[in-house]
Amino acid sequence: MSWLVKPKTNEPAALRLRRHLEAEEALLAPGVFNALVALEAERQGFKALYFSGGAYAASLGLPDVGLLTLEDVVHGVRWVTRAVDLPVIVDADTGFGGALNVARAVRELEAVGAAAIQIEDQVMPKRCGHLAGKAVVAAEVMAEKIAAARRAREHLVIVARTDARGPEGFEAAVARAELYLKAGADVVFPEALESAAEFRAFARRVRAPLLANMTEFGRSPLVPAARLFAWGYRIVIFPVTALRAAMKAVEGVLAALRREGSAARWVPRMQTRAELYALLGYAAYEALDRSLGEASDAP
Ligand SMILES: C[C@](O)(C(=O)O)[C@H](CC(=O)O)C(=O)O
Ligand SMILES: [Mg+2]
Repeated sequence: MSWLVKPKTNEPAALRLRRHLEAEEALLAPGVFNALVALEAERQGFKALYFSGGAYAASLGLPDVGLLTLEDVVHGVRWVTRAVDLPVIVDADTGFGGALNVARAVRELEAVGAAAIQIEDQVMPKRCGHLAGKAVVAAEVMAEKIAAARRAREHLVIVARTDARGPEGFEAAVARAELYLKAGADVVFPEALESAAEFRAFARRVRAPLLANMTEFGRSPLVPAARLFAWGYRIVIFPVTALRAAMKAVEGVLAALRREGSAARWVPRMQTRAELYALLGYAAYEALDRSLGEASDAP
């Protein structure tokens, strides 16, 4: 059911996410990059979403190297938060500049209904956390950004991501996590840990709500979410999973179309018209239009 035809939940999304975290619920958050994917995730029963910077940039034809502006992200997030009532964790890369830019990002994202902002401690130009050649800013610089986010937010959950594991090692990532928690982070995201043992050790050392990133083709092994939850992680994201699967399907169908001049063979693998309309809540829009017409016909 979609945004024009249903009442929105009044409770801020950040408070709903906080409730899940306080109840120590296990949140499996698929990455979304547009409202349609978010609608499907909602239909499948997920309780939270991750607005992936990497997937969103890719959907706009860009690599994940910090080219998106705050306005770009706000625009994409607004479509998602209109479409679904689920709490959305928003990837804000390095926060679009310094501490003041982070403060502005917090205000803008909270205004469009985001539940959480994720900021990371890389230097610009940032890159995907699973690539070589990353560098991190001084821990104090990141702590200042977190403090700025904390002051600017009303309810928004602050997720501090550290990319230090690659460039500085596991111990540095733990130390940064502690500093970021002191600066006011609500959740810590240790990026690109390199083994299941490291995920487990990190959760033993850092006693705070933690987020694990199960992105495919990266440096981290794909540990089943149930194990991560058992070790103490509260949120497990699958940031680019839907995009990767969708693009492989697009590649296949367009290759077949080019080759065969027909997509008929692919029809059984397509979302049907009825399925798409059901996801969009098409019937509810028609009913709304009809009832508006009837109201204006009344004498
Ligand atoms: C989580 C992430 O920041 C994202 O933008 O989705 C990426 C995911 C990826 O590139 O696989 C990251 O891990 O840096
Ligand atoms: Mg990202």
